[in-house]
Amino acid sequence: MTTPNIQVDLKDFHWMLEMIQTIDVGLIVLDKQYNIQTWNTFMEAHSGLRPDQAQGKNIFTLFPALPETWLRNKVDTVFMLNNRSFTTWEQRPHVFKFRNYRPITGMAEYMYQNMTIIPLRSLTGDISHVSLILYDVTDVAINKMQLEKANTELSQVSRTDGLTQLNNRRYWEERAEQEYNRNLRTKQPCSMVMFDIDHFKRVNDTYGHLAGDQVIRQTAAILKETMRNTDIAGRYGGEEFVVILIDTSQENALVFCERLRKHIEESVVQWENEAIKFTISLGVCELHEQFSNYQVWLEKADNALYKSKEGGRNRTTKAQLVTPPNPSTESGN
Ligand SMILES: Nc1nc2c(ncn2[C@@H]2O[C@H](COP(=O)(O)OP(=O)(O)OP(=O)(O)O)[C@@H](O)[C@H]2O)c(=O)[nH]1
Repeated sequence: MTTPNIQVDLKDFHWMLEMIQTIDVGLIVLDKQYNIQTWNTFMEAHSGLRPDQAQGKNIFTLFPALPETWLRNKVDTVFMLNNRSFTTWEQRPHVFKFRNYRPITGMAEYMYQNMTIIPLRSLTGDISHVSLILYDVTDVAINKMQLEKANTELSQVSRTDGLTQLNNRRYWEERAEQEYNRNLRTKQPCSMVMFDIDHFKRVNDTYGHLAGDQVIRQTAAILKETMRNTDIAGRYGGEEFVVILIDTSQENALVFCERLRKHIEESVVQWENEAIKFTISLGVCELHEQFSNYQVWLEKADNALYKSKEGGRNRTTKAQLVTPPNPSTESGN
């Protein structure tokens, strides 16, 4: 006959087992040889293996896809230091590659998991087993990843010009400032080109604003084809564009400008039954240490572009670094 106290203890134990079986986390107890001692209902439901099929088996034999070296490292440390260890889905998304069946986060193929490893003390006081507790954090993981994706897309949109998909003016200026600072330090040659579509108002007035938009789009497309991936292009204003040519001297930038100018001159925008031809004017300026900030650099390129407009358009002008002497003061009058 059992005493009332033992009955209470047995009842507690029975309840405990019941709870362990039904709790919505995975519970595994391993011995030092990595043989499974406990395997609860969660593990059964997701692995398809009943406790009698799992108990006594080596976990790595049963689950060859487990990250063995990584898990051994973690578990051995828990045995050695008698300390808990925690791993997150961000370090290792799927310790056990269980399929995800949650309806809301159905887009995840596999269950995302966090895991706690707890040392278990035997009756003699030594650490003879560990418990792995596996949490299904698929909802949290998917929400976080979706938020990160949305933030990335948002920041991409906030940097991009909608019509041309080039950098917008604000973001391009940020990049221009970075390049100014970087190149002053590295002393690598670097050139800025500013260009503008000639008589663009006429395009709008003659063919309409939508045709004008198409001309701007085509200009951006030709620019992207002509420049290198590392160059930094932006739409500076309506029909005005800027490019920073990385590692490029003014002489080489001139070659780039002429190539771009000719490509555009030769191109045609087909709009309804019209073939629209157009040209650009360009100004180019190599970064010089006498420029006190990137705006001065930009201003030099802009002044050169202005000279191209003044000189008859459809041409490239190099920036003047030193202001030429004023002819009226030169003449000696
Ligand atoms: N279609 C279209 N037109 C734009 C856009 N942004 C600015 N514009 C137009 O671009 C024209 C720019 O005209 P201007 O600054 O006079 O220059 P331009 O006619 O190109 O003459 P030059 O630059 O001196 O050769 C204006 O008519 C603006 O309305 C745009 O996004 N789409």
